[in-house]
Amino acid sequence: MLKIGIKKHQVTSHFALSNIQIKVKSGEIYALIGKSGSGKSTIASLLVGLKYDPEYSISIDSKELNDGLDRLIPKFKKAGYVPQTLHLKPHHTVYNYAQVLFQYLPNAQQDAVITKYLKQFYLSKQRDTKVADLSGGERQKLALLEAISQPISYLVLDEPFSQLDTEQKLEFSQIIASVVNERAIPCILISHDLTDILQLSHSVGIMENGKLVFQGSWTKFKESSNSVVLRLKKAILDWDNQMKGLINNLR
Ligand SMILES: Nc1ncnc2c1ncn2[C@@H]1O[C@H](COP(=O)(O)OP(=O)(O)OP(=O)(O)O)[C@@H](O)[C@H]1O
Repeated sequence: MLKIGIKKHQVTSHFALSNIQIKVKSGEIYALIGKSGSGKSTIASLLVGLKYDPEYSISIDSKELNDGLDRLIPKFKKAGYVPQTLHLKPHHTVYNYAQVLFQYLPNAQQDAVITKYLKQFYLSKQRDTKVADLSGGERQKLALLEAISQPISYLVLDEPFSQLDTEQKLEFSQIIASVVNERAIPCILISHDLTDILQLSHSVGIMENGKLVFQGSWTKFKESSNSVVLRLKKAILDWDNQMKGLINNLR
């Protein structure tokens, strides 16, 4: 179980995160959504240890991570993180990149593990392609592979769908679901688009101005009369109606 507690985290004189309590069970995906600037990426940075504030607590299976010892390293070792902006070394081929990631494995196992992951991530055809030549979607997959290449205890994905087309989104959703399920780890999935995470996530949290204004299961979301939830539900139903109209025109 991943538990996050942020009492207050002041980012600028006019923006702070406050009263954020989140719990995510192993094998579950918690979608964190909200408008641009609502504080989602700031939460991600705290979660993976890239930002420090003594006023927050993050624990995995009841072990606190935000303590003195863990603060000596730039990022929590237990966290797998795919940031919004990717920083992948460009000159390796996909296979060589994966070899570096899995170099801690005995040589005899390495090739089988890399081949398995490239297949699972639909990257087999790009095995000999240089990272610099990959498409945005393929880079996202490689970044996810990097994030899970170490034995991590939780996963944080910041806007993983932002550069993907509809087909790629479906494929990437399936990859995320399989990884979270196989590893049985909690996952925080940040997105600004509700439609991207509706099917994939088990629960949802909505951020507004640094506060979590709603959280719960999709059933709770469906039944909620919270004004932000009502606004989002209306937006998604309007979108659905518009899409139906457009798709009917294609028939
Ligand atoms: N290092 C920083 N210096 C100054 N302001 C910052 C810094 N980091 C974040 N902020 C501000 O904090 C607020 C929250 O930013 P954050 O990136 O967490 O939002 P977000 O919800 O992830 O937005 P988006 O969906 O656009 O990525 C914004 O107003 C942002 O400008």
